[in-house]
Amino acid sequence: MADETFDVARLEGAVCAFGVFDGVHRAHRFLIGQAVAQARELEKHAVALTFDIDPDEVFHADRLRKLMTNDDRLRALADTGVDAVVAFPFTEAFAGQPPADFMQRAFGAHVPRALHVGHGLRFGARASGTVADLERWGAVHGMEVHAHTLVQAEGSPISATRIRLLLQEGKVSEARDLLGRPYRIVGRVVPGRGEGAQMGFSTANLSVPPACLALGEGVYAGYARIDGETYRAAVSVGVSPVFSGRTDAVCEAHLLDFQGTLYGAALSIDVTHFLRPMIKFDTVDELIRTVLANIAWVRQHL
Ligand SMILES: Cc1cc2nc3c(=O)[nH]c(=O)nc-3n(C[C@H](O)[C@H](O)[C@H](O)COP(=O)(O)O)c2cc1C
Ligand SMILES: Nc1ncnc2c1ncn2[C@@H]1O[C@H](COP(=O)(O)OP(=O)(O)OP(=O)(O)O)[C@@H](O)[C@H]1O
Repeated sequence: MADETFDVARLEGAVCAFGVFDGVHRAHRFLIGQAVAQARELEKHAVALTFDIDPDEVFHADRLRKLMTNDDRLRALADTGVDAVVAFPFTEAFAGQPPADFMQRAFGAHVPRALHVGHGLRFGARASGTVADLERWGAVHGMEVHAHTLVQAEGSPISATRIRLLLQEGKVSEARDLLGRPYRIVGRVVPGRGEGAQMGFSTANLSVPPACLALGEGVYAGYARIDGETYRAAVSVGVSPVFSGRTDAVCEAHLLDFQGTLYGAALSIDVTHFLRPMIKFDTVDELIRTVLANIAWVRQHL
């Protein structure tokens, strides 16, 4: 596992891949792989260089739907084969500087040997900084800049934005192709109304920060992990329309063959299949019949 001290001194002479990296998707891993390969060739350190929080938390907090929490993003970056993850503290004062000031503050004290970025990268005040700015600064200070052609899938570049849109539409298998792994919901189990058990399917209600639930409303199948154990799960995302007004749970999971209590536990669910949209059933009987059929499907197919 890479050094996660976020010590900026690790940038000195290092070969870095630079960006936000929400989702640490296939294209991000390609870019980081390019940095790691050059670092190995030159016998330098390979660094994933990012921000401690996602800039969109500052600039687009109202419509933010991240693929990962910041902690998970930093952990996933540490797991890509780099020697260190360095995270700049993201504040408006830091990131909102004109490009020349930003580069001086970011790289001036510890100049990296090389920076790998994707074509079209923007940074600094109002995203006015470009790859050409990085190249100009690099030429003066001895930092190579490698701007890579964007990795594509089905004719267009892979991006976190594209994956978020797919997930919003419930397209979990397309999202999985671009991420290179299933989308993961991460949350803590909180008490629900406790009525699921009487209906024949107890559910764990997951508390997930809204900004970290990229998946659109619907019913899904996947694999839940708790305390190192994996269970097949039928999952509903979105507030139950049948019980709206009586619940504010945004994510509920029925774990097959799980006995016990989960309250307070950290639960993650790798979502593999979309089963159906959320339905406002006319009767509770219909709801129960449908959910039990969904659970039976999960038992048969996962
Ligand atoms: C797999 C699954 C599918 C569900 N589908 C729906 C649905 O289509 N419509 C709905 O109103 N509620 C749906 N729910 C939510 C249930 O109504 C809810 O889990 C039940 O009322 C128990 O809630 P409680 O745990 O807060 O007591 C679903 C729940 C699960 C686990
Ligand atoms: N498809 C791609 N191929 C190669 N590099 C990429 C690709 N997408 C992003 N990058 C690069 O990866 C780094 C991290 O990018 P960034 O965090 O902006 O990712 P993104 O997936 O494009 O996100 P968003 O959609 O939110 O803009 C940047 O250097 C960026 O230019």
